[in-house]
Amino acid sequence: MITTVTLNAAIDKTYYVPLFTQKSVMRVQRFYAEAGGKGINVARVISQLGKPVLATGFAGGFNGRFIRQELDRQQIQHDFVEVAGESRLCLNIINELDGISTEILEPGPVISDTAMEQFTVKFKELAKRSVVVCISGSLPAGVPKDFYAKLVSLAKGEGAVVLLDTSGEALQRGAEAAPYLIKPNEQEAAQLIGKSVSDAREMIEQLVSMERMNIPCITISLGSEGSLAYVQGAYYRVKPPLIDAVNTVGCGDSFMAGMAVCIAEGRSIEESLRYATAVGSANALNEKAGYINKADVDELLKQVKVVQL
Ligand SMILES: Nc1ncnc2c1ncn2[C@@H]1O[C@H](COP(=O)(O)OP(=O)(O)O)[C@@H](O)[C@H]1O
Ligand SMILES: O=P(O)(O)OC[C@H]1O[C@](O)(COP(=O)(O)O)[C@@H](O)[C@@H]1O
Repeated sequence: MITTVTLNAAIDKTYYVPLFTQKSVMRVQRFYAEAGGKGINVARVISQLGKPVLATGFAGGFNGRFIRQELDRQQIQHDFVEVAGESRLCLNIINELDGISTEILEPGPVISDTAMEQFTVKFKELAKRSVVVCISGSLPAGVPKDFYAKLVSLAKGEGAVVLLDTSGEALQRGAEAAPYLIKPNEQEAAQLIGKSVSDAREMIEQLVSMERMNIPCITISLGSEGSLAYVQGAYYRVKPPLIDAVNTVGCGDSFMAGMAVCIAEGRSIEESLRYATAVGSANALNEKAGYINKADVDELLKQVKVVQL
């Protein structure tokens, strides 16, 4: 089984407006409301790829009920710890004119020590039953910055392969617990090394050589430019197909879903990078965030290029 972790679950709302402008009244043309937050997106995409998955984390209030209901409707197994307060709303406003997206993300509820203890017990149990554990997204208030590091160590102790996709201090501390894979985008990678480097190859080399960074697989995702990966001593450049992107929110989560599936199935690293890239690109073709059509993945797969450097 693959388990995905979303400590800061959300309702991901996508608004399509003709022209996004400040100081004006805008009428929404189309909108979508989905169970979201990074790990939940990962779970949905894994499920759309036809693989078994379970989503866990914290959920609370009316929004938490909506999230659970949506997961039920999409027949995605879930096991969340109920918390006081409201799970957050994440808004993605897409300008129809040029496709530019503006994201407004609520902070989420404050998590109590009791909820964290409850989650830790549940997580250990789920990790024991999982081949891969994928931990994604920001930490809600109240959760200590080293909580992902603790989860990484617990899951590894239970024999699971751990993938971590987060940012800032949560990533820095989590990375020190040596998950199998991290996937920062350029901005997150720059935060991790403490400065921005314009050349992606130089950036990944700096990440690899960082002290206390003992991670077998590091991939820096570069949006429409694909990614640069380091896997156990070798570097790879991955180029996605040229597509007409509609909504790129959730591409990183879709990439993670592809990697999780391939790692769970024991596929080679080149095959995994190719597949994950096709899944990430397939998400960009969809109006909803964290949504793919399997037929798109199969088609795009033929056009992804993976080159060992
Ligand atoms: N416009 C795009 N065209 C094709 N593929 C894309 C596009 N945007 C993202 N992808 C694919 O999805 C992956 C993850 O996207 P990225 O935007 O880098 O991650 P994040 O959402 O975490 O910032 C990329 O490495 C790429 O393979
Ligand atoms: O947990 P975070 O880091 O605050 O991010 C939450 C947001 O990330 C997303 O999952 C999208 O992430 P990606 O575009 O990186 O795949 C949104 O759906 C969600 O609103």
